[in-house]
Amino acid sequence: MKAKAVKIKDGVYWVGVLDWDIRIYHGYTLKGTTYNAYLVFGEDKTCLIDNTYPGTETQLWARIKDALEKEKREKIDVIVQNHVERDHSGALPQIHKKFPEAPIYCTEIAVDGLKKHYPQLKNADFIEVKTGDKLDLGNKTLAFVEAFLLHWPDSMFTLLVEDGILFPNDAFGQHLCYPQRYDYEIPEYVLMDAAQKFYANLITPLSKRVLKKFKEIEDLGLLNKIKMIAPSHGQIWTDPMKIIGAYKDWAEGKCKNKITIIYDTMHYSTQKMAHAIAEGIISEGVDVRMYYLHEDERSEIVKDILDSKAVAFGTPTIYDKPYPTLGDIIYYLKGLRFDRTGFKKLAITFGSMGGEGGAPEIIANELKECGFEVIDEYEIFYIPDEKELEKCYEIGRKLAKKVKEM
Ligand SMILES: Cc1cc2nc3c(=O)[nH]c(=O)nc-3n(C[C@H](O)[C@H](O)[C@H](O)COP(=O)(O)O)c2cc1C
Repeated sequence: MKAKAVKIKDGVYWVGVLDWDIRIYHGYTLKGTTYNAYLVFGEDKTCLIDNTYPGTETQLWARIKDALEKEKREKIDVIVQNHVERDHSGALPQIHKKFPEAPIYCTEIAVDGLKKHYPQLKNADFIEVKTGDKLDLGNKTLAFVEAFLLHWPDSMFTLLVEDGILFPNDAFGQHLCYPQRYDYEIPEYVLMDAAQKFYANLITPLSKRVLKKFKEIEDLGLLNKIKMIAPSHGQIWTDPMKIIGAYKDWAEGKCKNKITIIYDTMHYSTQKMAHAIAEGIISEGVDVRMYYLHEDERSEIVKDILDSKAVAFGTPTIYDKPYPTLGDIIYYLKGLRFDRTGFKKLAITFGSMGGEGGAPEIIANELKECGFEVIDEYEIFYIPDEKELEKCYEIGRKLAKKVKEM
């Protein structure tokens, strides 16, 4: 196949893959993504930074060939692997097979991870790097910064010093698949919404580390050298401070006057309660997002929880327990640790029952374990009457008022 490389600076090309068709990735829903790989041409050496998902090698190779032809080069001399995960390393065996002399630069932890993923690379020349290590390509220098647990133990960032391009792999990424490569070429709302979803699902539990990493990069004197951020998914940031600022806000737990309601229902009573609570919130001028778990899924929901000051969870009781879909989102929240963003979110729970009930209380306890401050639980018998719906409205108003005071 034929595919064009995109020159992003003199001697630097995007050679990634457009995956138009992917709809789910480790439980994260998406409508396509890109696997971004980059070729850097120094005077002496050509370096490939990251690669792409298994099975996408044809497209990757077509772009690499195009870039090599444009720069009148024959081969890749060096490979940098910022992260082990398959969407960035899947093409490594094939690339390495073409250029077996090329050493693979990565962190110490990545060496083991890559060998475990790809036993055929057991004899490859791996070069372990640490923060502060540099690689001279001839008039272009790569500086490495370990990024332990951002987002895997093996992760690292690579900075192309002369051009101020940061290749942070998954950090600052977005699951978007556009033919355009830059931030300013697509609608800002789409870009930031995708970046927020990416942060919520992949970075939230690492929020404290994000802030520490920014400080470390600042202390190394590198932060103001970054002129462009070229992540491994989605658009390239030509305005680095925009996404760095957004990451700082999310990591510090800056939230909007916004409440996310999440519920499920069997006979629509809990749904009626959710709608009445929403009306109460709206009456106070606070924003609402509504998710019905029968239709909506966790990776989209947590995007809105990230910048909400409060959540409201609704569930009927079934066999003495909450409706099972609640378990999915609650377990996910337990892992995501929104409490690590440095902001205690408020919560309420509500629901309908026909016997002993108890589901809202169970969810309230789970939310407390996740670090939420639960301020109300409201349970009703079967179908909510007018008085009970009024109470839901008032509960919504009360929560909204608290949110405005935060
Ligand atoms: C299969 C099933 C199991 C139920 N189990 C319980 C139960 O263990 N305890 C209880 O209080 N109500 C139970 N109920 C009653 C529901 O909680 C009640 O119908 C409630 O109004 C449903 O709310 P919804 O309309 O939001 O689905 C059960 C209902 C169904 C259909």
